Amino acid sequence: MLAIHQLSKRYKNNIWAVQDFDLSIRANELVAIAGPNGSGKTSIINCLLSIIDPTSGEVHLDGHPNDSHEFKQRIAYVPDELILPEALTGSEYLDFVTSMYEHANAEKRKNLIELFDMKAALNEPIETYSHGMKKKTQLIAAFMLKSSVVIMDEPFRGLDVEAIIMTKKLMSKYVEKDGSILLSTHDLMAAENMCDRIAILSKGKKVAEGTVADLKKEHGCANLEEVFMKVSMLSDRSARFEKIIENF
Ligand SMILES: Nc1ncnc2c1ncn2[C@@H]1O[C@H](COP(=O)(O)OP(=O)(O)OP(=O)(O)O)[C@@H](O)[C@H]1O
Repeated sequence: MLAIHQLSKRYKNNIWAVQDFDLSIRANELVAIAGPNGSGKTSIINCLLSIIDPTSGEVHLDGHPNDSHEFKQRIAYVPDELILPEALTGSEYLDFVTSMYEHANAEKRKNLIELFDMKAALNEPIETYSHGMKKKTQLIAAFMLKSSVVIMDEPFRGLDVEAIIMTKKLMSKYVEKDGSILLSTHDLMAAENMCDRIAILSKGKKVAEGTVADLKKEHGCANLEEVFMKVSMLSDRSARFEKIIENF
């Protein structure tokens, strides 16, 4: 189980990006975090992966703290940003990722390359790739590992329709086979269709958590978008915007 306990992050400019954030994700669960721009999603992921230090709080995976070798070997990450070594070919990059992990799976790598139709492209330098091809390379790199958890930050951004469908199926299969996925996304329709639970953030604080069905019931909303607008306190702004658009 991935357990985030009382995580807080204050940056040097005194902004509290995250405050007292708790979340647990068990095996066979896909949990989404959603929130408006600047609500703290990336800060949570960066603390979780030890990319930045939290101000307080702890993250464990099956009891292993997030700065431990065991944690790092069992967690895979699909970042939103397409930061890749541009001079390497896709194949060389996958070799590099393989060399960093004890449990990369050659058979999975081969199948993922076929799934994302990247066989020919992988021989070319990454600098020649389109946005979607870079994203596919990141997805292959993450899912070829024998991990327990995959952290996915806006995984569908820039992918074509076929690749989105494949990625969603891949995610469902990974979770079915005892994996856990933490998905950060603005795509509430995908979150509503895919996730077992969702945590909604507003200004660094968790303002709602539950299954989509429970949240809709609790807040008297027809869909997740309505719940999101309500609990992230965007409803007032939304009413004002309706007026502006009406008079446009
Ligand atoms: N390096 C930094 N230094 C200072 N403040 C930061 C830094 N990074 C983020 N912040 C602030 O922390 C808050 C949370 O930002 P964060 O990037 O975690 O939000 P987010 O939910 O991922 O946003 P988005 O949906 O726009 O990607 C914001 O107020 C942001 O301005």
